Amino acid sequence: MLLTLFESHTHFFLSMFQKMILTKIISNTLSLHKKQLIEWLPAVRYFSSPTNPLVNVDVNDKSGIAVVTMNRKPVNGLSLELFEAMSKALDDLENNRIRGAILTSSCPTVFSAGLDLNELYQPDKKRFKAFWTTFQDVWLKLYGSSFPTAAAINGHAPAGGCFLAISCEYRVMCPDYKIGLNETRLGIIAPIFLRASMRNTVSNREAEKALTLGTLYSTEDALKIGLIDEIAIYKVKAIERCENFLAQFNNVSSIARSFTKRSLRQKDLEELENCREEDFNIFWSNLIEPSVQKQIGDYMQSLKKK
Ligand SMILES: CCCCCCCC/C=C\C/C=C/C(=O)SCCNC(=O)CCNC(=O)[C@H](O)C(C)(C)COP(=O)(O)OP(=O)(O)OC[C@H]1O[C@@H](n2cnc3c(N)ncnc32)[C@H](O)[C@@H]1OP(=O)(O)O
Repeated sequence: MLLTLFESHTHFFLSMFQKMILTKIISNTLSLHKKQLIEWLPAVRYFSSPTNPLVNVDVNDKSGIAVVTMNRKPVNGLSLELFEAMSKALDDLENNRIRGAILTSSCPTVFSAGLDLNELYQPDKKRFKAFWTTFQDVWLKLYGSSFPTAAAINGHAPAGGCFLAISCEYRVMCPDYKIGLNETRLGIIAPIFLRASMRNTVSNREAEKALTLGTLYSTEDALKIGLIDEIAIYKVKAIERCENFLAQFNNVSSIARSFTKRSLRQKDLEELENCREEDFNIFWSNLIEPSVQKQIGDYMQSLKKK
């Protein structure tokens, strides 16, 4: 904008050549200052987020790394309210230029049980629209974040739980749990943004197998196919390993890192950004099919009986 203003005001007084030289000088100065400013900002803008009971954000003043803890007992079912809290937390982290974020859970044996089935069963269209739109927002913000992200998976992570983990850049999981995208086993089709995250994590062939079979992997098998990066015995250790991963970026220009990440993920992000309404319509029309509703209802009953 400054450059446009400068150009319009000097139009009558300067020759084309003079204008080109001055424009170049201002542009170089601005971009240099912007770079220096952005490189310096992380040291001064860490914050203490007002605590939301569903998502706790704890920023370490020294490292600038935020631990984001989902806290919706008993299993971190992803409801509209939990997505709203996550979306807000991600905005706060983005605006305050933290150094990195680690996603984890306060539930002792569950990272997240995925979408709250109560949101999918006998849904009200208005609420489901808000739910789905916020789900999309969370993915766009997490997958496209300018800061590096890691997941400390301290429990089971089926379906939407796995989706949150694979939207991060690094995953450390505790032993003896299950992780995977089991949507097809529930008769539901994984949305495009979930497929994108999976393809970005494991090979195309593994993604196809995992998604079509709806496999839930043990921690050890997840490591073998690259769905997770490391195993850590306890949650505290998992967080520590995530911190080590994020600390590696201390020696990398934050601008170069975030632009590179963004450019690698841009196509996936645009794919959803360009068809958000269509994505909702497809899911809504499938969701209200009586056969799909029956399947979801039966599945909820089977979980309760257990
Ligand atoms: C073509 C149609 C398109 C329709 C649109 C669909 C959208 C698809 C797009 C997105 C992808 C994401 C989809 C999903 O995430 S669907 C959710 C899938 N989740 C699961 O399959 C996991 C189900 N849960 C479990 O397997 C287990 O609960 C566990 C392994 C996570 C934990 O086991 P455990 O510790 O033994 O706990 P319990 O099983 O006893 O559960 C405690 C309590 O919580 C309830 N519960 C569990 N999971 C959910 C859930 N996802 N939503 C709501 N409630 C859940 C469970 O019923 C128990 O309740 P209680 O008996 O009343 O205490």
